Amino acid sequence: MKITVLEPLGVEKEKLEEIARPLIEKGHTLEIFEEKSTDIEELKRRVKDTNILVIANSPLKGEVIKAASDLEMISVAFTGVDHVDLDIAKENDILVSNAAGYSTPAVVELTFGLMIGILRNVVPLHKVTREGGTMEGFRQRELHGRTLGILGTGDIGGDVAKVAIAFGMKVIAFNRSENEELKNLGVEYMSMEDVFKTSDIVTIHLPLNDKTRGIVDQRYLNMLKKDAILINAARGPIIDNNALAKALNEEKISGSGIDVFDMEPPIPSDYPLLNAKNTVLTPHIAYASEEAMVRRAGIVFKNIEKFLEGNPQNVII
Ligand SMILES: NC(=O)C1=CN([C@@H]2O[C@H](COP(=O)(O)OP(=O)(O)OC[C@H]3O[C@@H](n4cnc5c(N)ncnc54)[C@H](OP(=O)(O)O)[C@@H]3O)[C@@H](O)[C@H]2O)C=CC1
Ligand SMILES: O=C(O)C(=O)CO
Repeated sequence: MKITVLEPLGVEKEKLEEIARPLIEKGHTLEIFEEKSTDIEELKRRVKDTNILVIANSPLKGEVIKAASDLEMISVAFTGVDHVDLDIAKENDILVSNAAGYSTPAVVELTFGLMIGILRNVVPLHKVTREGGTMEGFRQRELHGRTLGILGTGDIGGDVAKVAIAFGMKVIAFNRSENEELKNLGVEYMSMEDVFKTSDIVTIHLPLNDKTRGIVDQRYLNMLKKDAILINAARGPIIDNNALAKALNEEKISGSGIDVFDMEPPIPSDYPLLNAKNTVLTPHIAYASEEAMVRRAGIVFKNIEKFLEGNPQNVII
């Protein structure tokens, strides 16, 4: 089998080859492209004679999938697969897997980093401190005792719940199914409406799909308390970001921490959240710890090994 890594995976080529060694030792060939390309013709050339494709976050269009006439599997080095044309993959009987769980600690930690950044005014106070100022006029609030509302209690949302409990927070959640382990720890499931009405902080950990696109709209934002903050380290299009910017600028809510955007990268200079009040922004870095990059390469090649053994794991379709 020919395995093609279509774009960099955040670990050096030698390290990647070491991780893929069990496959190479079985006689499979590995081609690694170290430069990302967005040129469709170039991508078609790269995938032409491959059997297994490894991609990270670059959109994988149907026409590129169709150009790989011998393709049997796409091993996505990402949790979300909303950038892959799954309909065309399905039509062509191609198995798609993801790297579920590779970045869970990294995303959980940044989620709390964003929360604390806003509650303690870390970003503005950094500037004030350098200019010789004081904390005068900057609020200092704790996580402890606050109610955290989690949308999506899967791998990431579930661990966010556990850390929140350790911080002394009350945790409520909305998810289409209920997790018994979390319930036993004290997490209370309720409707999305009740989560928005009750929470001091809402954090989003849903995947982007047809049901979640735009789900956090003006109606839900209006339900938030004036003192509430909203965190999104899932996917930008889950929120109506124009409505969110308006709510922040009109001080209808008290802050926001955003790692993901409707279009990225780069984020256009007129993007509504770029200059919104009391907002901390990061350029989609939640996943990108050095440790997560190594974990994800391990999962991606393990997925391929399992597929070749006839026992696929982390299957999306
Ligand atoms: N910013 C970043 O760097 C990163 C962002 N992400 C984003 O975070 C998302 C979540 O990741 P992860 O926790 O690992 O994924 P999981 O698949 O483990 O969790 C997703 C959760 O969302 C629930 N869910 C899915 N659709 C709906 C719906 N329509 N209504 C209610 N609940 C729903 C699922 O419920 P059920 O259990 O019933 O299926 C599941 O509990 C990813 O899809 C990705 O987009 C992930 C990694 C890094
Ligand atoms: O793995 C994912 O889905 C991510 O968002 C990483 O950026």
